[in-house]
Amino acid sequence: MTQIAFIGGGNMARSLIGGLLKHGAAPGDINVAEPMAAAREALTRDLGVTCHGDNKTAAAGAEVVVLAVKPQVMPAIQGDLRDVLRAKSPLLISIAAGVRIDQLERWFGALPIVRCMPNTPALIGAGATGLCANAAVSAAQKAKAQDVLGTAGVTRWIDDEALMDTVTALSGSGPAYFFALVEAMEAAAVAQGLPRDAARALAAQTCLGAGRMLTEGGEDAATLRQRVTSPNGTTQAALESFAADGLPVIVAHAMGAARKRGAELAASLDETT
Ligand SMILES: NC(=O)C1=CN([C@@H]2O[C@H](COP(=O)(O)OP(=O)(O)OC[C@H]3O[C@@H](n4cnc5c(N)ncnc54)[C@H](OP(=O)(O)O)[C@@H]3O)[C@@H](O)[C@H]2O)C=CC1
Ligand SMILES: O=C(O)[C@@H]1CCC=N1
Repeated sequence: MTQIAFIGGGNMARSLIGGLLKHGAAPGDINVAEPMAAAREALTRDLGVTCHGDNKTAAAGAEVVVLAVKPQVMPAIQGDLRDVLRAKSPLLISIAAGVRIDQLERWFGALPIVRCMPNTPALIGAGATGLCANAAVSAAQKAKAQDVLGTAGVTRWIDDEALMDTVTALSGSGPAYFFALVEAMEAAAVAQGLPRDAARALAAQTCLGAGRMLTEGGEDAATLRQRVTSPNGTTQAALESFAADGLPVIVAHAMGAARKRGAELAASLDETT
């Protein structure tokens, strides 16, 4: 089995490792570098993976190295990893928002690199990941990256790297948009007098049901929306209110802000490295 190293053992690493283990990866094939002793102990206890306090030891011998640290931490780990990466030339997979392939090449060397953007539903195998490869990635390595991220859910290859910030704005940050909408729906129902626990249960199940119809039914969002909307009924009243308040514009602005932030994160790293 492929030896995989994760640099950074936080939320996303945990989600991705969980997916790999569920799909048959052996815990002994996964090494994780994590600076916090308590986090290392928790990862070993919960997932059975081997944890290390230093990045170099974790990455040594790995065929796939997943960079799962915050974008701002990325330049700081280059010194730890450069030599060990050069020696073995593994497939490097970055999940950091914003960070571009040319920056990764500058920090870590001319390696096969896949920049990808997963999301937190990876934790339950319902993730969505966009992936983008540099020219050094072979077909076999592409398949390997697909295997690693595919255990977390749906994957799509993106040819134009410039669109990865849009992927981040769509599916990377997207779970938070749905959580915010559910929060707002719950709050409105409670304001109308519904008990909190009933509001929470009905809102969450509505989100799940709508999501399953979108992913399992083969019909697009517009068709499904129309089917809920009886002429001159309650849904029409709500959707007209959304339109009057500019929902599509609000969403387009929010996704524009997320995309812009991804580019800013990368540009700020250019200034400091
Ligand atoms: N959260 C999300 O929804 C998504 C996040 N991402 C991307 O995933 C990456 C990780 O995010 P997330 O898991 O949420 O963040 P976390 O903060 O949970 O994880 C990052 C981990 O890296 C560790 N770390 C810090 N410094 C170093 C270092 N020098 N060497 C090794 N490890 C280090 C941190 O340890 P400590 O806590 O001790 O500092 C932490 O455990 C980010 O780049 C983010 O852009 C991508 C898609 C979705
Ligand atoms: O908010 C962030 O920057 C990260 C990237 C996508 C989701 N979370």
